Amino acid sequence: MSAAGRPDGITREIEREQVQLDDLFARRDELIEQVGAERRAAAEGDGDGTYAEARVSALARRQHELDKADRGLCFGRMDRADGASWYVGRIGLPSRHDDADPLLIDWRAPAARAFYTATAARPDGLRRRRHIRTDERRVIGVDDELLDAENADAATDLVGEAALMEALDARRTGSMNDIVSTLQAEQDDIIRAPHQGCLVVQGGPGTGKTAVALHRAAYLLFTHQHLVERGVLVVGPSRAFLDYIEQVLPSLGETQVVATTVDRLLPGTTAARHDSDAVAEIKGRGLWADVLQRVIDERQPVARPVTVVHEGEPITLDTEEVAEILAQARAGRVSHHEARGRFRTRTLDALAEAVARHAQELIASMEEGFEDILARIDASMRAQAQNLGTQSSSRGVEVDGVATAEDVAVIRSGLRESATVSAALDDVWPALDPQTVLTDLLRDVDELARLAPELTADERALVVRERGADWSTADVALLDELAELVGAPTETTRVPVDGQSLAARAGADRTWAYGHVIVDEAQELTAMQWRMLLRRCPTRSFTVVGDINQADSPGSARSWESALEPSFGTRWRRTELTVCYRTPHEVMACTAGVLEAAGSTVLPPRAVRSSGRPPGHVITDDRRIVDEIASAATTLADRYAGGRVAVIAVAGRAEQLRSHTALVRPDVVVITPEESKGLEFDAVVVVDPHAIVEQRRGWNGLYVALTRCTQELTVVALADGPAGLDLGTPAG
Ligand SMILES: Nc1ncnc2c1ncn2[C@@H]1O[C@H](COP(=O)(O)OP(=O)(O)OP(=O)(O)O)[C@@H](O)[C@H]1O
Repeated sequence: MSAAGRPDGITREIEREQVQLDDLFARRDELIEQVGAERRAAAEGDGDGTYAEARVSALARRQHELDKADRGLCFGRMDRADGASWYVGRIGLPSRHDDADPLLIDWRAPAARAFYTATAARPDGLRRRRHIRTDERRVIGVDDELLDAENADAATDLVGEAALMEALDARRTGSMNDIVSTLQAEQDDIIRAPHQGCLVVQGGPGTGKTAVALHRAAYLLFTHQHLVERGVLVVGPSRAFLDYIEQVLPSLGETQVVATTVDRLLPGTTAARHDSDAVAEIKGRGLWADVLQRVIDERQPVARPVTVVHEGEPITLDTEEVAEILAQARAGRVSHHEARGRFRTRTLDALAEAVARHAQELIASMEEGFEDILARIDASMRAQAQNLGTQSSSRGVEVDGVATAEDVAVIRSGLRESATVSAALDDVWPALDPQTVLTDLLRDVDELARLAPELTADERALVVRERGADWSTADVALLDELAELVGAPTETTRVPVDGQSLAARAGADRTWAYGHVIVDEAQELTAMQWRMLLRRCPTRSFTVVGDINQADSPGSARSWESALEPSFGTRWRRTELTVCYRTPHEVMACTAGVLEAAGSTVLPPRAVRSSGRPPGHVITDDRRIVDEIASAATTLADRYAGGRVAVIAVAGRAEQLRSHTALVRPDVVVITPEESKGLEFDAVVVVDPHAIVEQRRGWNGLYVALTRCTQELTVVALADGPAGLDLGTPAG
């Protein structure tokens, strides 16, 4: 035995791995120096613009990745049947010698795959898998699994069970960690699945959907270089959720990911309120696509004469000419504003030609005997050009009175600059602002009855919105639909700003096309929100993760088929995560009846571990409930010192609890079931389950609340039940 109480064999192995780890860190430090120097040289060099820029940004990415790899640089070793040993880590480190094997294999590389998938029954060319536990630059432990026939019967289907259990039992800090060292085989399969098309990952609570989705983002960016430039969009359910996951991708060295919520996707629009459930449900329906198309169709211009006064002379394009220009402008699939831009261009051409024609008609009159008229025309055309703020061409308008192409161009540019001409064109085809259009549509029931006959009178009355009111989360998807229909109001040229991050560039551009989109808690999205997301990725490369059993938003679907059919038809594939890593078996066991009451159509996940503590159950009365909750939360906070406890209650009760002095402490949070979505805590107190199930999709909400703990659950109720929640005998 060593001084640390370990068998000598283990101590020797730790010492050996320490030597290896020291060398890996030395190599990483060398590479940091080397890449830094290359980056400086590339930035100062005068190479070709685009290539040089791409090289500088690739080097910056590599440098960032190297910098971030200081925690858990190397976490595993694969001893292969052919006698070779390969180390696996969060980044790859090449050997110092050109033709030698890498010193460290990146976890995303194909060669690392066996580390996550090999089992004793199917060893994939491995003899042994070793998990190496480290603290900063120090090796603190090794866990070995022998992958041979002798061990095949005894083995579980878990990969690196000891390291996994240690990770799962660790205290929660309020931030999610990456799980790169203990990924399980079914998770690894999803992470490495092809990126084309839409992949749906259904999984019960705690099966690692969020973790897998984030690791998939890192994997796809590593494997498919073309995604790096366009980036990956990650959409989560709330700001709190984004805060919770914000460390994961940076810890994996990833920068090309934009994480946001669905209501922040439209640049320049902030959702400052939530609609009532009923209103949010109505506004989320797919029928708005037709309604809004109708609204825009109704604002299409009608052919009528266009007259502009030019040097005192009215110049007119008649209805027929305007109709022809309109038809040309609208040809093909173009947005409202793109067609409008074409209309303006062509009308200006036609007006300039009409002015020139008019001049030639004057010449014809001159030839009939009015000698002085030529001079008048010339003077008039010069004055026109000057009045319109343009210079006549160097040749000027010839005294022979025939307008050249150059003269027509000068006149055209004058017309283009003229405010009155612009107003005349606007009159025929005005620019549309999505916010004004939506405000006009939602202003009263009559307007809605005319344009949204799909809604009932009661529904129309509900969605009427006061002019000037804040936009809601549901409104953002309607505004985005309108923004797509009308297009950009003016032609914009995108000027890349040096050094601007992908998030800044993509976040400011509604039409930014991401390389891949990951949607978490996707079961909550409405039909209109799905449409908004599809526009962010024209190639329709999506990873959609969620649990249909946890859906409780207004307008959310009850099956993946109904959620995805309008957007993807049948062009999506589904996979499942079946093991719950978060919630202990004792807690999961009491959710079966809750799922049944929620009308679940999918199997609950299998809990991977047991905490040995059955859920606590307290029945009390209205007078004592707050103190009972405070007492339960305090007990749990003390028991899981260094971790975090959540009290989950419906909104009114949560409000009351937040001011209770015993609950105002940094390791306790009071939240609603909706707010708890996607989050986890060491221990949870679920308050008044009857009140929770009375809410919209309340059984689903209760299921979410019950499955947030990694260690222990206590339920504080006002009565036994509700039937379906099986907690055993209450304590008080
Ligand atoms: N392979 C793994 N190794 C270590 N920890 C894991 C692993 N898989 C999942 N976990 C942990 O399990 C917990 C639950 O994971 P995650 O939040 O991704 O689950 P989820 O399916 O998104 O849950 P929910 O649907 O409830 O939001 C997290 O703490 C995560 O780190």
